[in-house]
Amino acid sequence: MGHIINGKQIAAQTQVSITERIEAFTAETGVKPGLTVVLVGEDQASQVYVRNKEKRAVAAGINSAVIRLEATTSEAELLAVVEQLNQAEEVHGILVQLPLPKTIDADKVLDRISPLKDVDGFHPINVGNLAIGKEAFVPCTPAGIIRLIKSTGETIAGKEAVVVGRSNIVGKPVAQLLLQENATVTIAHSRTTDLAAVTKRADILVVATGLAKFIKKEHLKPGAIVIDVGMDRDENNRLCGDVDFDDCIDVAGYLTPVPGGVGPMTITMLLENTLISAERHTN
Ligand SMILES: Nc1nc(=O)c2c([nH]1)NC[C@@H]1CN(c3ccc(C(=O)N[C@@H](CCC(=O)O)C(=O)O)cc3)C=[N+]21
Repeated sequence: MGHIINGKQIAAQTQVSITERIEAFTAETGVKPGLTVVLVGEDQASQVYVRNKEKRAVAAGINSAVIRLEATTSEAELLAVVEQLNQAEEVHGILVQLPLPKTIDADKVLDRISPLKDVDGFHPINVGNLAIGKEAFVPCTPAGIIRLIKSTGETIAGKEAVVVGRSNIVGKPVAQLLLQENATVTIAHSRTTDLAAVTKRADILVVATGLAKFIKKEHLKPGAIVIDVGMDRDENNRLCGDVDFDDCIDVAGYLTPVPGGVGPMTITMLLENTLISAERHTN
């Protein structure tokens, strides 16, 4: 039986130390870190997620605001909101919730967020700086994944890490971070020939495919650390991951559950990035 990585608990523990750091920062500077989330439209999953983020930000001592815009908001209107937030002194972190309505060019919006307030780490400047190992906002989900891997106490350096999925928000940046940690990194994807042969080499397997219960025990090297980034629905419309948990738990050494794994840690890293931004903006 593999160990379950309790993301919810690790996220809560990490939040305690971030809350203490925020308290000390605010006591010293008189400044409260500020995070503004922009939500366009009524996407149900996004609403739940934004509410969770807001609750946890407030609990950590962050000045949290949510700007809710109609689904019919034009690209120009959204860009104007972003511009205003770039200028607002009390706002240290800006997060425009994805996905955006199809009428809006998401890349154009992300490009317009000040890289100094881009707590998502999605701006090309931050993406580039991460790739060349310079100071950058690290995307929250990948940053959280590294923390969860480290929570096992196993070393990353020298290990075979396989990332399944090559998205700009998870696959590519988590591969960069694993490389920074001196893993030997392979990125597999939908066009990979014989996926199982590749994933079976992994001491550390990160799965971000968006396919419910896609990874089975046949994909695993026994004892592997398996991180499930999926947020899918199973045949009963219940939340599940990209990894078939019940099938894999006896073969994996460590496995993250869904829910209660990567998700809670993503929010913690957002709070930390907001604090880091506030520190950089205050001197
Ligand atoms: N600009 C932007 N940045 C994001 O980081 C971003 C985004 N847009 N759009 C949506 C996705 C999704 N995402 C989640 C983060 C945490 C949970 C989370 O905390 N999940 C909990 C609860 C799940 C539940 O019970 O509904 C869990 O996994 O245990 C979920 C989803 C961030 N995203």
